Amino acid sequence: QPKSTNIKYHEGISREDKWKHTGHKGITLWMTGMSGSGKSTISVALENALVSNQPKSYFVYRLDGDNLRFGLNRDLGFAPADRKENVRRVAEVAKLFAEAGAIVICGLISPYKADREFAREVHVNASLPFMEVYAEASIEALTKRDPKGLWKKALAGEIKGFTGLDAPYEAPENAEVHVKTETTPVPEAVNMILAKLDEVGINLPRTFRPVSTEPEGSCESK
Ligand SMILES: Nc1ncnc2c1ncn2[C@@H]1O[C@H](COP(=O)(O)OS(=O)(=O)O)[C@@H](OP(=O)(O)O)[C@H]1O
Ligand SMILES: Nc1ncnc2c1ncn2[C@@H]1O[C@H](COP(=O)(O)OP(=O)(O)O)[C@@H](O)[C@H]1O
Repeated sequence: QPKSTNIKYHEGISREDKWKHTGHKGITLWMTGMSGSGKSTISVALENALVSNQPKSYFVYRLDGDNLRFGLNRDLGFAPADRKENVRRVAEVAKLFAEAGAIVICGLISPYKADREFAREVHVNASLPFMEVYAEASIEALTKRDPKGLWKKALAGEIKGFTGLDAPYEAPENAEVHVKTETTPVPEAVNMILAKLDEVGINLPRTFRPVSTEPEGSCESK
Protein backbone atom coordinates (compact mmCIF):
# COMPACT_ATOMS: atom_id res chain seq x y z
CA GLN A 1 0.00 0.00 0.00
CA PRO A 2 1.31 3.49 -0.79
CA LYS A 3 2.26 5.64 2.20
CA SER A 4 0.66 8.68 0.57
CA THR A 5 -3.00 9.46 0.85
CA ASN A 6 -5.08 11.67 -1.45
CA ILE A 7 -3.35 10.40 -4.56
CA LYS A 8 -5.11 9.47 -7.77
CA TYR A 9 -3.95 7.35 -10.69
CA HIS A 10 -4.06 9.20 -14.04
CA GLU A 11 -4.52 7.30 -17.28
CA GLY A 12 -2.64 8.44 -20.39
CA ILE A 13 -2.74 6.95 -23.87
CA SER A 14 -3.47 3.27 -23.91
CA ARG A 15 -0.82 0.61 -23.72
CA GLU A 16 -2.06 -0.78 -27.05
CA ASP A 17 -1.41 2.59 -28.69
CA LYS A 18 2.10 2.72 -27.21
CA TRP A 19 2.82 -0.79 -28.44
CA LYS A 20 1.86 0.18 -32.00
CA HIS A 21 5.13 2.12 -32.16
CA THR A 22 7.27 -0.82 -31.11
CA GLY A 23 5.30 -3.36 -33.14
CA HIS A 24 5.42 -5.80 -30.23
CA LYS A 25 4.07 -6.16 -26.74
CA GLY A 26 6.15 -5.37 -23.69
CA ILE A 27 7.30 -8.26 -21.52
CA THR A 28 9.63 -8.77 -18.58
CA LEU A 29 12.12 -11.63 -18.56
CA TRP A 30 13.38 -12.19 -15.04
CA MET A 31 16.78 -13.90 -15.00
CA THR A 32 17.65 -15.40 -11.63
CA GLY A 33 20.65 -17.45 -10.53
CA MET A 34 23.71 -17.29 -8.33
CA SER A 35 26.74 -15.11 -9.04
CA GLY A 36 28.50 -16.39 -12.15
CA SER A 37 25.60 -18.58 -13.26
CA GLY A 38 25.38 -16.73 -16.59
CA LYS A 39 22.61 -14.13 -16.11
CA SER A 40 24.60 -11.27 -17.66
CA THR A 41 26.21 -13.34 -20.41
CA ILE A 42 22.89 -14.75 -21.58
CA SER A 43 21.12 -11.38 -21.17
CA VAL A 44 23.64 -9.61 -23.40
CA ALA A 45 23.52 -12.39 -26.01
CA LEU A 46 19.72 -12.25 -25.97
CA GLU A 47 19.77 -8.46 -26.27
CA ASN A 48 22.02 -8.77 -29.34
CA ALA A 49 19.80 -11.47 -30.82
CA LEU A 50 16.74 -9.23 -30.47
CA VAL A 51 18.33 -5.97 -31.55
CA SER A 52 20.74 -7.04 -34.28
CA ASN A 53 19.73 -10.48 -35.49
CA GLN A 54 16.13 -9.84 -36.52
CA PRO A 55 14.71 -8.29 -39.70
CA LYS A 56 13.48 -5.42 -37.51
CA SER A 57 15.04 -4.41 -34.18
CA TYR A 58 13.11 -5.05 -30.99
CA PHE A 59 12.94 -2.45 -28.22
CA VAL A 60 15.02 -4.11 -25.48
CA TYR A 61 16.18 -2.76 -22.14
CA ARG A 62 18.44 -4.60 -19.68
CA LEU A 63 18.15 -4.02 -15.96
CA ASP A 64 21.25 -5.56 -14.40
CA GLY A 65 21.44 -5.99 -10.62
CA ASP A 66 25.11 -5.02 -10.38
CA ASN A 67 24.67 -1.95 -12.61
CA LEU A 68 21.60 -0.65 -10.78
CA ARG A 69 23.46 -0.78 -7.49
CA PHE A 70 25.58 2.16 -8.77
CA GLY A 71 22.49 4.38 -9.06
CA LEU A 72 18.86 3.58 -8.29
CA ASN A 73 19.86 1.02 -5.66
CA ARG A 74 23.01 2.63 -4.33
CA ASP A 75 21.50 2.76 -0.83
CA LEU A 76 21.01 -1.02 -0.67
CA GLY A 77 23.31 -3.78 0.56
CA PHE A 78 22.83 -7.53 0.67
CA ALA A 79 20.84 -8.08 3.87
CA PRO A 80 17.59 -9.96 3.15
CA ALA A 81 15.50 -6.78 3.54
CA ASP A 82 17.79 -4.90 1.14
CA ARG A 83 17.59 -7.67 -1.46
CA LYS A 84 13.80 -7.62 -1.10
CA GLU A 85 13.70 -3.86 -1.69
CA ASN A 86 16.14 -4.28 -4.59
CA VAL A 87 13.81 -6.77 -6.28
CA ARG A 88 10.74 -4.62 -5.55
CA ARG A 89 12.26 -1.52 -7.16
CA VAL A 90 13.55 -3.38 -10.20
CA ALA A 91 10.18 -5.12 -10.64
CA GLU A 92 8.40 -1.77 -10.60
CA VAL A 93 10.86 -0.23 -13.06
CA ALA A 94 10.60 -3.30 -15.31
CA LYS A 95 6.82 -2.92 -15.28
CA LEU A 96 7.10 0.68 -16.49
CA PHE A 97 9.44 -0.28 -19.33
CA ALA A 98 7.23 -3.22 -20.30
CA GLU A 99 4.24 -0.88 -20.34
CA ALA A 100 6.20 1.32 -22.74
CA GLY A 101 6.62 -1.73 -24.99
CA ALA A 102 10.11 -2.94 -24.08
CA ILE A 103 11.37 -6.46 -23.78
CA VAL A 104 12.89 -5.97 -20.36
CA ILE A 105 15.69 -8.34 -19.39
CA CYS A 106 16.26 -8.22 -15.63
CA GLY A 107 19.34 -9.96 -14.27
CA LEU A 108 19.29 -10.19 -10.51
CA ILE A 109 20.33 -12.98 -8.17
CA SER A 110 16.93 -12.45 -6.49
CA PRO A 111 17.54 -15.37 -4.14
CA TYR A 112 14.16 -15.41 -2.40
CA LYS A 113 11.15 -17.09 -3.98
CA ALA A 114 8.71 -14.68 -2.33
CA ASP A 115 10.51 -11.67 -3.83
CA ARG A 116 10.47 -13.21 -7.32
CA GLU A 117 6.80 -14.01 -6.86
CA PHE A 118 6.25 -10.37 -5.98
CA ALA A 119 7.97 -9.33 -9.23
CA ARG A 120 5.67 -11.67 -11.14
CA GLU A 121 2.57 -10.36 -9.34
CA VAL A 122 3.47 -6.76 -10.15
CA HIS A 123 3.26 -7.75 -13.83
CA VAL A 124 0.30 -10.10 -13.64
CA ASN A 125 -1.72 -7.47 -11.77
CA ALA A 126 -0.95 -5.05 -14.59
CA SER A 127 -1.83 -7.69 -17.23
CA LEU A 128 1.73 -7.67 -18.52
CA PRO A 129 3.51 -10.83 -19.61
CA PHE A 130 6.32 -12.05 -17.36
CA MET A 131 8.61 -15.04 -17.49
CA GLU A 132 11.22 -16.35 -15.12
CA VAL A 133 14.49 -17.66 -16.54
CA TYR A 134 16.63 -19.70 -14.18
CA ALA A 135 20.35 -19.81 -14.94
CA GLU A 136 21.72 -22.76 -13.04
CA ALA A 137 25.24 -24.03 -12.44
CA SER A 138 26.70 -26.07 -9.59
CA ILE A 139 28.69 -24.34 -6.85
CA GLU A 140 31.69 -26.30 -8.13
CA ALA A 141 31.32 -24.76 -11.60
CA LEU A 142 30.65 -21.29 -10.19
CA THR A 143 33.79 -21.32 -8.06
CA LYS A 144 35.78 -22.45 -11.11
CA ARG A 145 34.32 -19.77 -13.43
CA ASP A 146 34.44 -16.97 -10.88
CA PRO A 147 34.69 -14.17 -13.52
CA LYS A 148 34.85 -11.44 -10.84
CA GLY A 149 36.87 -13.35 -8.26
CA LEU A 150 33.99 -13.00 -5.78
CA TRP A 151 33.65 -16.68 -4.93
CA LYS A 152 37.36 -16.76 -4.08
CA LYS A 153 36.94 -13.75 -1.81
CA ALA A 154 33.80 -15.16 -0.20
CA LEU A 155 35.44 -18.55 0.37
CA ALA A 156 38.33 -16.74 2.04
CA GLY A 157 35.80 -15.10 4.37
CA GLU A 158 36.27 -11.64 2.85
CA ILE A 159 32.60 -11.28 1.82
CA LYS A 160 29.93 -12.02 4.39
CA GLY A 161 26.44 -13.15 3.41
CA PHE A 162 27.46 -14.37 -0.04
CA THR A 163 24.62 -16.11 -1.91
CA GLY A 164 25.22 -19.84 -2.11
CA LEU A 165 27.73 -19.87 0.74
CA ASP A 166 26.45 -18.19 3.88
CA ALA A 167 23.30 -16.64 2.38
CA PRO A 168 20.49 -18.72 0.84
CA TYR A 169 19.51 -19.20 -2.77
CA GLU A 170 16.00 -20.58 -3.15
CA ALA A 171 16.02 -22.26 -6.55
CA PRO A 172 12.93 -21.77 -8.74
CA GLU A 173 10.76 -24.84 -9.20
CA ASN A 174 8.58 -23.62 -12.04
CA ALA A 175 10.64 -21.21 -14.07
CA GLU A 176 9.34 -20.84 -17.62
CA VAL A 177 12.90 -21.40 -18.88
CA HIS A 178 15.51 -23.42 -17.01
CA VAL A 179 19.01 -23.12 -18.47
CA LYS A 180 21.62 -25.50 -17.11
CA THR A 181 24.57 -23.38 -18.12
CA GLU A 182 27.18 -26.08 -17.57
CA THR A 183 25.75 -28.07 -20.46
CA THR A 184 23.84 -25.48 -22.50
CA PRO A 185 25.94 -23.22 -24.75
CA VAL A 186 24.96 -19.52 -24.72
CA PRO A 187 23.38 -19.50 -28.25
CA GLU A 188 21.25 -22.47 -27.29
CA ALA A 189 20.09 -20.69 -24.13
CA VAL A 190 19.18 -17.66 -26.25
CA ASN A 191 17.19 -19.84 -28.63
CA MET A 192 15.33 -21.45 -25.71
CA ILE A 193 14.23 -17.99 -24.57
CA LEU A 194 13.35 -16.86 -28.11
CA ALA A 195 11.19 -19.98 -28.51
CA LYS A 196 9.38 -19.12 -25.26
CA LEU A 197 8.85 -15.56 -26.49
CA ASP A 198 7.32 -17.01 -29.64
CA GLU A 199 5.02 -19.15 -27.49
CA VAL A 200 3.87 -16.11 -25.50
CA GLY A 201 3.35 -14.31 -28.80
CA ILE A 202 4.60 -10.77 -28.30
CA ASN A 203 4.65 -9.81 -31.99
CA LEU A 204 1.64 -7.74 -32.96
CA PRO A 205 -0.19 -8.71 -36.13
CA ARG A 206 0.25 -6.14 -38.89
CA THR A 207 -2.18 -5.31 -41.62
CA PHE A 208 -1.48 -3.11 -44.60
CA ARG A 209 -3.06 0.32 -44.75
CA PRO A 210 -4.83 0.48 -48.13
CA VAL A 211 -4.03 3.31 -50.52
CA SER A 212 -6.64 5.98 -51.11
CA THR A 213 -9.13 5.26 -53.90
CA GLU A 214 -10.17 8.93 -54.15
CA PRO A 215 -8.95 10.60 -57.37
CA GLU A 216 -5.81 12.65 -56.77
CA GLY A 217 -6.52 16.25 -55.86
CA SER A 218 -10.14 15.44 -54.95
CA CYS A 219 -9.69 17.24 -51.65
CA GLU A 220 -9.15 20.59 -53.36
CA SER A 221 -12.20 20.13 -55.62
CA LYS A 222 -14.53 19.69 -52.64
N1 LIG B 1 27.04 -10.87 -0.60
C1 LIG B 1 26.82 -10.95 -1.91
N2 LIG B 1 26.02 -11.93 -2.41
C2 LIG B 1 25.80 -11.99 -3.72
N3 LIG B 1 26.32 -11.14 -4.65
C3 LIG B 1 27.11 -10.13 -4.19
C4 LIG B 1 27.39 -10.02 -2.82
N4 LIG B 1 28.20 -8.94 -2.66
C5 LIG B 1 28.42 -8.41 -3.86
N5 LIG B 1 27.76 -9.13 -4.80
C6 LIG B 1 27.71 -8.70 -6.21
O1 LIG B 1 26.41 -8.15 -6.36
C7 LIG B 1 25.73 -8.73 -7.47
C8 LIG B 1 24.32 -9.17 -7.07
O2 LIG B 1 23.46 -8.09 -7.02
P1 LIG B 1 21.92 -8.33 -7.17
O3 LIG B 1 21.32 -6.98 -7.11
O4 LIG B 1 21.66 -9.15 -8.36
O5 LIG B 1 21.59 -9.18 -5.86
S1 LIG B 1 20.19 -9.50 -5.19
O6 LIG B 1 19.22 -9.81 -6.26
O7 LIG B 1 19.76 -8.32 -4.44
O8 LIG B 1 20.41 -10.64 -4.30
C9 LIG B 1 26.52 -9.95 -7.88
O9 LIG B 1 26.48 -9.90 -9.30
P2 LIG B 1 26.38 -11.20 -10.21
O10 LIG B 1 27.73 -11.85 -10.04
O11 LIG B 1 26.20 -10.63 -11.58
O12 LIG B 1 25.25 -12.05 -9.79
C10 LIG B 1 27.89 -9.72 -7.28
O13 LIG B 1 28.71 -9.13 -8.26
N1 LIG C 1 26.70 -21.73 -21.07
C1 LIG C 1 27.04 -20.62 -20.44
N2 LIG C 1 26.12 -19.68 -20.21
C2 LIG C 1 26.48 -18.53 -19.56
N3 LIG C 1 27.72 -18.26 -19.11
C3 LIG C 1 28.68 -19.18 -19.31
C4 LIG C 1 28.38 -20.39 -19.99
N4 LIG C 1 29.50 -21.13 -20.04
C5 LIG C 1 30.47 -20.40 -19.46
N5 LIG C 1 29.99 -19.23 -19.02
C6 LIG C 1 30.81 -18.20 -18.34
O1 LIG C 1 30.33 -18.06 -17.01
C7 LIG C 1 30.46 -16.71 -16.58
C8 LIG C 1 29.08 -16.18 -16.22
O2 LIG C 1 29.23 -14.89 -15.71
P1 LIG C 1 28.08 -13.83 -15.71
O3 LIG C 1 27.34 -13.88 -17.00
O4 LIG C 1 28.68 -12.54 -15.29
O5 LIG C 1 27.13 -14.43 -14.58
P2 LIG C 1 26.11 -13.66 -13.62
O6 LIG C 1 25.63 -12.44 -14.35
O7 LIG C 1 25.04 -14.65 -13.36
O8 LIG C 1 26.90 -13.31 -12.39
C9 LIG C 1 31.07 -15.94 -17.74
O9 LIG C 1 32.46 -15.87 -17.55
C10 LIG C 1 30.72 -16.82 -18.95
O10 LIG C 1 31.65 -16.68 -19.99
